[in-house]
Amino acid sequence: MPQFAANLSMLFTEVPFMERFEQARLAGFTGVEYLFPYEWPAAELQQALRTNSLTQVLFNLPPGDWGGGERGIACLPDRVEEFREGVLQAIEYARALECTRVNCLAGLKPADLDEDLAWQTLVENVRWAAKQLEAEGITLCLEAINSRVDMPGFFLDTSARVMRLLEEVDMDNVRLQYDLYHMQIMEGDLLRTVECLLPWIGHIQFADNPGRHEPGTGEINFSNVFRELDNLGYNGWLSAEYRPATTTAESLGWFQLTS
Ligand SMILES: O=C(O)[C@@H](O)C(=O)CO
Ligand SMILES: [Mg+2]
Repeated sequence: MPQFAANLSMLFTEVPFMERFEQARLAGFTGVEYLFPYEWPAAELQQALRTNSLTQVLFNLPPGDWGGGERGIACLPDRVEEFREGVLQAIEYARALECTRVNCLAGLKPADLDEDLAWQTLVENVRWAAKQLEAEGITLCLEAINSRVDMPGFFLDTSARVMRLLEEVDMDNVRLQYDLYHMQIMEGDLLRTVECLLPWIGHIQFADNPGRHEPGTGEINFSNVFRELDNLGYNGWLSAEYRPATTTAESLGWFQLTS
């Protein structure tokens, strides 16, 4: 059975961020991820991981002005220098947190930015980042995010687009981050897609749809999905990246589907 991680940006938000590590451990998680580590000293995060025997599974590269609505800068030609600085900052944190996987958010493509220029920028940025990360033994994930509900304009919005990118970049430490919630919205056909793309999948996240709440609140058959991932031999992390419909404690019934 794959290992389960808690996304601390969405789960356990009933308590302050630094207290969520302990809550994750008490709930039975062995790994954690969250959007960004950069506002906390690495040593503090490291301590929280150690105290709770948790693995830092993933975090994102710096995304640009998140509060101002940016969702990554990797496809933006006028932000290459900032992108590279962000990669170096992420490496510092990944080293301290012993994290072997980071996610690169491609960004929202401005309507007036030429598609080919955005694509070329993304390819070159990903290749540059992957080379820096390779030396550290870190995998660079690229997540396809739905552009229908949550992020209109997100540049990588299907698994096919991420796969095209992986082919062009052609580096062993670049992988697809497959988020079952986003892909249910954009593509459906979840299990067949995972089966086809399994060798290129570096990380999986989940939430039910619609609503992005816990398994059992929507249309995805999670007992089949978890069982099939196991049958397919997926031995990576499965991260719970959902907004609890009520409280986090009440949302965790899906754990029973995994035993
Ligand atoms: O699915 C998501 O939204 C996340 O994985 C993320 O990192 C960016 O929002
Ligand atoms: Mg996700």
